[in-house]
Amino acid sequence: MSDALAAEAWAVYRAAECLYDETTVRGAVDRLAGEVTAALAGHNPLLLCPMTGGVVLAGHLLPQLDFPLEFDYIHATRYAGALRGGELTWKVTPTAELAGRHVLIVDDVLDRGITLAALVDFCRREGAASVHSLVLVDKRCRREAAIEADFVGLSTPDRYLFGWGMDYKGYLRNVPGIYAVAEAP
Ligand SMILES: O=P(O)(O)OC[C@H]1O[C@H](OP(=O)(O)OP(=O)(O)O)[C@H](O)[C@@H]1O
Ligand code: HPA
Repeated sequence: MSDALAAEAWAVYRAAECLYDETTVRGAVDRLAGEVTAALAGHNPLLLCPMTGGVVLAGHLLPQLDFPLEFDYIHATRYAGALRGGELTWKVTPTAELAGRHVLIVDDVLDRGITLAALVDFCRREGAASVHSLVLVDKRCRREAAIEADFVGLSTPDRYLFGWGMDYKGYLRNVPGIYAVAEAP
């Protein structure tokens, strides 16, 4: 990516509104870990991380799940560096066998719902015994697919977000809080 885009992203970061600071996000992840443990410990679940946004959350959640589980990834994307979603493009399907497994999808954000609905559908078609979903952020917005997550970390207004895995044009996934891009004056 260009230096100009990196500079744009950093300017967006400086002007953005912090919705949740790092301590608050980590607290939400701790709570989610407890909820997942209560629900899925003993079920030998398969955690499925949609790339790329889910990677930061998955990396923080996994070491807090102190029971047998497997981890794999899936790659389906529909924003592709833009601030509005389009068609869902499938890039990678999991290598793990899903049939008969208790699957937990771990993603950064539930927005219009199209991605999560397609992922849940995919897991069911592959024969998963159960499919649960966990998102760090549930955006309060008009869903375009009828879906809600089973485990939710934090809720936000319908603003474009970045940080904790969520990107602004491919940047800012590494920001350690959850931010909303400033609205035009
Ligand atoms: O609810 P939706 O409106 O469908 O949006 C949610 C999805 O959008 C993001 O993925 P994106 O396509 O941006 O790819 P990324 O994970 O590489 O950022 C995010 O990680 C979710 O998977
Ligand atoms: N930010 C980053 N990625 C996203 C968002 C968002 O608000 N919504 C869906 N994917």
